[in-house]
Amino acid sequence: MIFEKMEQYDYEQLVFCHDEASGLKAIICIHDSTLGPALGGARMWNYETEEEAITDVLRLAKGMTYKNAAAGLNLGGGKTVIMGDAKKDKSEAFFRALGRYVNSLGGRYITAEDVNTTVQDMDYIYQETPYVCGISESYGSGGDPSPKTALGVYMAMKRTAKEAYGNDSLSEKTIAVQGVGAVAYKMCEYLHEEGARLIVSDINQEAVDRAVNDFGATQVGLDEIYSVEADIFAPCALGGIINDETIPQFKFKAICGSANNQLDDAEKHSNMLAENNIVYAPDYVVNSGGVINVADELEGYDEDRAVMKVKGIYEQMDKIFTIAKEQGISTAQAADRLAETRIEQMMRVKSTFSLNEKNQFNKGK
Ligand SMILES: NC(=O)c1ccc[n+]([C@@H]2O[C@H](COP(=O)([O-])OP(=O)(O)OC[C@H]3O[C@@H](n4cnc5c(N)ncnc54)[C@H](O)[C@@H]3O)[C@@H](O)[C@H]2O)c1
Repeated sequence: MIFEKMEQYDYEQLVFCHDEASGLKAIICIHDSTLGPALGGARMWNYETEEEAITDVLRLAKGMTYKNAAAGLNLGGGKTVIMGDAKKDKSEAFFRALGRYVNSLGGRYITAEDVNTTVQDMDYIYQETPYVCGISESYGSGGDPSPKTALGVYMAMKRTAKEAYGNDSLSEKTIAVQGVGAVAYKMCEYLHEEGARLIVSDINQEAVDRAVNDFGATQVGLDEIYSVEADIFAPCALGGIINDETIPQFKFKAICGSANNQLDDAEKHSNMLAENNIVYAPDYVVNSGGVINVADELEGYDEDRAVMKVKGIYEQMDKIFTIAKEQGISTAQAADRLAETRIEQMMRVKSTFSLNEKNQFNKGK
């Protein structure tokens, strides 16, 4: 049954990691390493069954292949899921055991923080392997990726505005922001500086108050955010919020936000948005600033270079809108097409023999 699942989307490798002493049970998945070592975070979750964990790691690793490829990174897609309770089961030994398994893959897979794992956990992994990002700044990392994710969302939003409104100025535009957490607060700062008006909703009143005080944002109720009069909707909290119920309420002409998996049903709802003339900026490209920033650590982190690459999201969006128009497909499909085409092209490039095979750990050899 596992090979059947792997055949479905041409997965390369699934590694089961077990360490009796520390209680580690983890699964590492490498989906595709055509572009380079597979990069993707380690997520800790109390999975009810092994099957659930396998399904999740396969899905997430494939998602990273597309995200890394569309972001223009020389990285493949992979992921780790750790089965357990993040509040009870973590220890130094637990993550060092995982680090040894990551190391055993010889650089084919690079891990990082994800849901329920922390910088401290990555530092433990770093004691056992160089193939980890998101470690402490004192070890040379770029620190919290949220501000760079926010910069990427802002750049993507400017290009999205150009698509929907003819120019990329966000001055005088009204942006409806769902969730003003780490990413969206910083995004709102950029928007406020440019002279945009902000409407915000959040389940956390403190987060709302901060946006109201700092940026003069207007607060609306949790369900009201879908139907406010605004130019652009920025979902920055939850997945699945673009669905059969919400789309008919939308008055915006564009959507661009940081949340993962915004479309409840990717194909159906991206087509519905296109039919309603709502420009949709594909989430995994919009929010790729974080992974771009983290990946820069592999070259020896340089903030200026990381910022320059994150700003490149504007050009990636440009390509996506062009593909969508040329091929008559939704922007969500166009993002997938961009990623797939890049992987296919690089596969062909790499079919030519070269003694100077480059990768992040073997430059110039
Ligand atoms: N942090 C990053 O670098 C990064 C990178 C890629 C993607 N993302 C995605 O972007 C989104 C935001 O990430 P973050 O790091 O800012 O997280 P965060 O937890 O700091 O912020 C999320 C905010 O959404 C609010 N929220 C939760 N449920 C809500 C609801 N029903 N309605 C309105 N608000 C609600 C929370 O109270 C919180 O303030 C997430 O979906 C995350 O997966 C983040």
